[in-house]
Amino acid sequence: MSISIWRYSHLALAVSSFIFIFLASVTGIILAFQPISNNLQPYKVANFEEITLAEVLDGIKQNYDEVLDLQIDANGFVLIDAIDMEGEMVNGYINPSTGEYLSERIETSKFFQWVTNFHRSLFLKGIGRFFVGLCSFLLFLIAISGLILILKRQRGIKQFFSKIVNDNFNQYWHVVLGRLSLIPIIIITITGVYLSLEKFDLLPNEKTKHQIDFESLSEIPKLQIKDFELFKNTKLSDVKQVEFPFSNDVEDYYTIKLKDKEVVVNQFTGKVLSEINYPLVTLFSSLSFNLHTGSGSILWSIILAIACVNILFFIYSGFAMTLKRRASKLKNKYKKDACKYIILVGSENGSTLSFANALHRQLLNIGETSHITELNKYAIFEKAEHLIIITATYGQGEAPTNANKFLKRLETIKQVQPFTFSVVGFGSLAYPDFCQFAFDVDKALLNTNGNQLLEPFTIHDKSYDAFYQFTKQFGEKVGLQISISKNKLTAKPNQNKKLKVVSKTEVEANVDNTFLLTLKPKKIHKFTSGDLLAVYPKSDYRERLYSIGKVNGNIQLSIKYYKNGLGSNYLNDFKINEKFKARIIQNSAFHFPKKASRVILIANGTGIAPYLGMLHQNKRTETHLYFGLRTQASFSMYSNQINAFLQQKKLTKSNLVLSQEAKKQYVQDALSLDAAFVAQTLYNGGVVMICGSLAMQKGVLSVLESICVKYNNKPLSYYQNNQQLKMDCY
Ligand SMILES: Cc1cc2nc3c(=O)[nH]c(=O)nc-3n(C[C@H](O)[C@H](O)[C@H](O)COP(=O)(O)O)c2cc1C
Repeated sequence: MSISIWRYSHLALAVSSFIFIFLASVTGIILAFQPISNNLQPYKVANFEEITLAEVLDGIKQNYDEVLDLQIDANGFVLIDAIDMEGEMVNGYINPSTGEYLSERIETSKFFQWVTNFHRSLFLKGIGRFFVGLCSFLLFLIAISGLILILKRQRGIKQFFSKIVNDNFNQYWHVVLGRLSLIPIIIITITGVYLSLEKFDLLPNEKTKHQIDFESLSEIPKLQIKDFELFKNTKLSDVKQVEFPFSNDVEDYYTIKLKDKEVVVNQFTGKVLSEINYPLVTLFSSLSFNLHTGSGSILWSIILAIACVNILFFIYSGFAMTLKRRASKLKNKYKKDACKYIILVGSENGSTLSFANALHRQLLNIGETSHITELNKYAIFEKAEHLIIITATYGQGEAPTNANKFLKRLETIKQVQPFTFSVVGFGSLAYPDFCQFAFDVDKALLNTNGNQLLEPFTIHDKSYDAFYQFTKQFGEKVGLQISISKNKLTAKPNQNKKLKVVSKTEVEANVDNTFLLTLKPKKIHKFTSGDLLAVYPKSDYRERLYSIGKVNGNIQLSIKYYKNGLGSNYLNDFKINEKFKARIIQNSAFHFPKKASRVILIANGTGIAPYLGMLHQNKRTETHLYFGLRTQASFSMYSNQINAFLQQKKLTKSNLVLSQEAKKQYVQDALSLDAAFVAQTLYNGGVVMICGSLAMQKGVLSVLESICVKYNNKPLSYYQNNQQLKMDCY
């Protein structure tokens, strides 16, 4: 079944029952405190687990004139119903070791009684009980459909508990808490249903009936109670209740209710007269009661209370997510066949949709004809001149649900007139397949009669700034002035890592206006070389990303200074020991390979930053560096670190390639010269990493493509699919 069906089922179940579930959860939280407060009473003795029934009954016999009944509750408190030596009726707690009377029985407070009644039946008697039982069952189904959604999201049971990327508060905590409270919720619901079925007599009801041979009853040999074999061998902790004989008649006996069976014992000889194991229904009933109410266990009561709080959060976050998904509705002024611009959207949770909608509205505002629809509704658009595809990526580089049929439809539906296409990918660098679906869409469109207007444009983490850049580029191509308002599209960044400036080189000291900045995270944060540091120069939506090199636990950045550059000015202005907040973004697609026969690192300019960290961390992998700079003087800032890596054998060979001096080469020229070596590296399972400018990336990729085809008879994409090519270019 597809994810959308499970999601609709999950939602439909939640919508149909949420009021009852809300009420049951609120009352459930309150009721969880009842066993806790009971359990905290001082009526349990220290040796409760060791003391035997024989010792207890002997003590009682000596302290009370007549005993009717003895019960051990879920907290391990011993309750007695007896007449004391002064002839007074007593009904309360005793110390089982001494028989001493401690206190009267705790009566459930009126408040707890009221809440319990409401929780069980909403004060609606039978019908209320029925609804509560039904909702318990619906909550069970919600938990199961939620479990399936998590399994689908995590791609199987093995990754069930693997890390979840936090790119949306409600979604993140809905999944994280869902995983943690799944088992308690399933237990609460199953036991709730069981208890309801029991109340409606829908379970087989087998009464325990002892068969006693009264003819053969005998009063001899008469033994003291403390010498009864069964009583000596039974621990008090295994007993639930003891019913005492009514009279001294041999036909009256002790009935001992243990946890798993009921035993009848001759009051004179201690002989076992009958023994019946409880049916499973009875065992489940008491288990269900204890598990559902938390009776007898403070820990379990707390878990139940937390699970109920989580249910309230699931109701809130589930509806918040649904409302967000529905908020960005697709509204069209013009029919699909009347428009010059067609915006096709792929979005799971609605954020991509709000960006696409903003562009759509802007096109309409400036008097253009624009039609917006889901990628799955791809059709013939008779007057379309420009298709703009704006799509998120899900799963492992896959399509969002409303775009999963697009590639198939594209194969069969041909536009009737020439058109251009521009693809915008929304994604997150925290996933290895960054914006992969957008790339797949672009590739598929290249095989149609459409012309690519712009290269695929990727946007990390819903960046308004990046989207603005796209609309500007697009506007220039089609001759329109597009200006997207940032209202509603911008969320304040979550700048949660405090960093302290440890060292900084001077911009003026470097011929390329580049400086090295070393930052110390305030707390220990998990990050590694290749991850990204997002800084927010104006504390607003504007984000600047820098590749991190991890050196001695610090973050080392290499930054090119631009006179009007927002990010570089912001970072350059910091003084040593100054602190600021920024965000570390995991970029697992660009981590140094854990296992590789050989690694080739290719960089130009500041693209060296992550490699300085990777080489620092490198233990024994054979690594070759191709580093492109303008002049020998540009290298002075890095020479100490690189020479040290060579000496420590962390770097096998360094190829410095200068574009303005000596042979005037670019890195791709050096790679062409070492073509056989590069081909052999890929052939043997080695990894090639590229970091730096997009122009350099383009040149390098084209050289690598020819090398792979010429030497290895394989396209570069083969190695890319094999995770042997890692790139982080800007
Ligand atoms: C379960 C899940 C899987 C994701 N997988 C990827 C992925 O493989 N590649 C990627 O670039 N982004 C991935 N993302 C990030 C989303 O594409 C990104 O958050 C996007 O902005 C969501 O857009 P939407 O709100 O329109 O659905 C994933 C997000 C989630 C929640």
